Amino acid sequence: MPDPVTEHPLRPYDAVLVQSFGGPEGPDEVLPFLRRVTAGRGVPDERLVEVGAHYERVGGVSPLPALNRRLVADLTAELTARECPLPVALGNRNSTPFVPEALDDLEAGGARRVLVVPTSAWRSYSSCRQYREGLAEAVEGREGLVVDKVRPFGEHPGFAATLARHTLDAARGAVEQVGADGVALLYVTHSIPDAMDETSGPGDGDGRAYSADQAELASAITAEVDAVLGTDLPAGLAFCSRSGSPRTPWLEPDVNDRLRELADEGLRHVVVVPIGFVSDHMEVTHDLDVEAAETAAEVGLGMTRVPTPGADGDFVRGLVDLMLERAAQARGEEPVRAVWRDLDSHPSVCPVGCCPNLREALPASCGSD
Ligand SMILES: CC1=C(CCC(=O)O)c2cc3nc(cc4[nH]c(cc5[nH]c(cc1n2)c(C)c5CCC(=O)O)c(CCC(=O)O)c4C)C(CCC(=O)O)=C3C
Ligand SMILES: [Fe+2]
Repeated sequence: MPDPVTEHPLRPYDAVLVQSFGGPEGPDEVLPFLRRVTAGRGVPDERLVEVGAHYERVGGVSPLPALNRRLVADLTAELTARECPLPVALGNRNSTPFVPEALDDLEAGGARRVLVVPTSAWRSYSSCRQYREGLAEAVEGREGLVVDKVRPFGEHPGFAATLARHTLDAARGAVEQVGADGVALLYVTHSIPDAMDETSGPGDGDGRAYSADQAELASAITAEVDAVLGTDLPAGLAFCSRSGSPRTPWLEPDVNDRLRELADEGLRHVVVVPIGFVSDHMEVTHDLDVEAAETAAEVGLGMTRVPTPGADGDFVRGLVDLMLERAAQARGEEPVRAVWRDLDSHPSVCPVGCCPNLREALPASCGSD
C-alpha cells in the first residue's frame, strides 16, 4: 500500500510557503512597515507621509494580511481535496510573520523541502528577485533545508483566464450601459523605475519583461472581450502607485493622466483592469478605488474596477495545478506547462542574471545564479 505521506502528488515537497509583501495591521505598525519597505531605496519623505495617510484612512490596517490568511486557508483546503495535506505557512517581506518565522514553523513540523508560492505574478526585481533574495537570507544557515518556487504565473490560466472572465463581465456591463462607442479598457499595473523594467527578465534577454508580459496579457484579454462582445474597444496599459524620487523615470502613463485623456477623447466609461495585482491590497483599494475613481468622477467618466483574481476558486485551483507542475519538474518529469491562449511560460528556475538587483549583488534562491 502506498504511504499517503510520501506518495502524495506534491512530493518531493513536504511543506508550502506563501511568500508575500506584508502590510500593517494597526496604526502603530504603519511607520515601522513603511521604514522597512523603503530602507535605502531613495523614497522621499513627502511620499512616505502621503502613503502613511492612505493607511491612516483605513485605521492603519492593510487589507493584505487578511487576504493572505484567506489564501493560505483556501490553498490548504484545495491541497487536502487533492490528497496532499501539506502544511502551508505565510511569510512576508515587510511585516510579521516574516519569512524566517514561517520557515521556523515549517521546520519545527519536520519540513525539509519547501515549495514557495509568491503572491506576485510578474517578473522584475521588485516583484520576483527581491522575494528570492529574502528566501536566500532566510534559508542561510539552515542545514539541509531546500526551497524551490513556482514559475511566474501571470500567463497561467489560473491567473490570466480568471482576470479575463472578470474583465469580460465588466466590459459587457459597461457596453450595455453606454454603448460600445463609449467604453475603453484600461489595464493598470504597479509602476516601477524604468531601469528596473529595462533589466527585467533573463540577463541575456531583451529586458522589459515586466511591462511586455503584462502588455501581452492585456492584448490577449482585449482580443477575447472583443471576440465575445463583437466590439473593437480601445485599450491600453497604465501605471499606478509611483514612488521614488520625481527625478528618477518610472513607467508611465499614470492611470489618472490616462483617465483624463480618455475623457477628452470622448469616452464615457472606463473598465479598469488591475492586471498587476493578485489581490485587493492598498494599491487597488486606495490607488484605484479611491484615487483613480475620484479622477474618473471629476472628468465625468463612469468607472468599473474589475476584481483581482486572488479570492477566486479558479485562481486557487490554478495555483495548486502550478504547484503540482513544479513538483513533477522536481521529480525529473516533464509536465505540460499550462498557459492561457498563446502566451509564453517562463522557467521555474530563474535564469542567470534574471531581474538583477541594480544596487548590490545579493544571493538569491530559486535561480541558476
Ligand atoms: C512591482 C510592485 C508590486 C507588485 C508585486 C508585489 O506584490 O510584490 C508591489 C506591491 C506592493 N507594494 C506595497 C506597498 C508599498 N510599496 C512601496 C514602494 C515600492 N513598490 C514597488 C514595486 C511594487 N510593489 C517599488 C519599486 C517601490 C519603491 C521602493 C522600492 O524600490 O522597493 C511602498 C513605499 C511607499 C510608496 O508607495 O512609495 C509601499 C508602502 C504592497 C502592500 C500594500 C498593502 O499594504 O496593502 C504591495 C502588495
Ligand atoms: Fe509597492
